[in-house]
Amino acid sequence: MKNIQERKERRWMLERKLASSDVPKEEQINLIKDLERKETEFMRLKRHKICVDDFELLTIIGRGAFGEVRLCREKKSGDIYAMKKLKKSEMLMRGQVEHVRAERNLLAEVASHCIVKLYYSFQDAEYLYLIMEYLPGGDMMTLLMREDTLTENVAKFYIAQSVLAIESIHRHNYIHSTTRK
Ligand SMILES: Nc1ncnc2c1ncn2[C@@H]1O[C@H](COP(=O)(O)OP(=O)(O)OP(=O)(O)O)[C@@H](O)[C@H]1O
Repeated sequence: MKNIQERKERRWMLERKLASSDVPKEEQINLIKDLERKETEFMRLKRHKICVDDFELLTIIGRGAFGEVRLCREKKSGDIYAMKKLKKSEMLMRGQVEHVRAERNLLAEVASHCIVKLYYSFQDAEYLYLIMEYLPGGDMMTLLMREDTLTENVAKFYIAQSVLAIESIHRHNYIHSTTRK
C-alpha cells in the first residue's frame, strides 16, 4: 500500500514539474511513460533479484575497457539485450569505480532516444553487469571503420544525434568526457 502511494506521489511530482516547465507536450508524455516503465520494472525487481543465470549468453558483440559485451536472451521473456560485463578488480585497479558508477546511474536516469537504454544492473562477486538495449548498428567507431568516409548528410545526422545525446545528459547534470586515465 505504501509503495503504491509513493509511486503515485512520484508521478504527481513529475507531472507538476513538467507542467511548469517548457518541455514540449510530446516529450512530457514520453517522460511520464518512462517513469511508469521504471516504476513497473522496479516493482518487478523488488520481487525477484535478477542475476546472470536469468540470461542465456549468446555471441560476443564487443569488448569494453573492463570486459566483454555479449548478446543475451532473457530466459523468462525471450527478449534480446546486450550484456556488458565489467570486472570489478580491474575497475578498482584502474581507479575507475566512480566513472563506472556515473555511467550506470546516467543510463538508468536519462530517458533519451539518443542514449542507450539500461534495463537492469546487478553484480556478483567478480563482475558488474549492465543489461542494455541491443543496438545492432554498433558504435561510431565501427561505423567509421566500415565506411571510412561519411557523406556530409550522414555526418550531419550523427553530429546532430551526438549533440542531442550530450544535451540530454547535461540536463541531468552529467558532463561527457572522452578521456580516461
Ligand atoms: N548496447 C549495445 N548494443 C550493441 N553493441 C554494443 C552495445 N554496447 C556496447 N556494444 C559493443 O561493445 C563495444 C564496447 O562497449 P563500450 O564502448 O560500451 O565499452 P567501454 O568499456 O565503454 O569501452 P571503451 O571505453 O573501450 O569504449 C562497443 O564498441 C560496441 O561495439
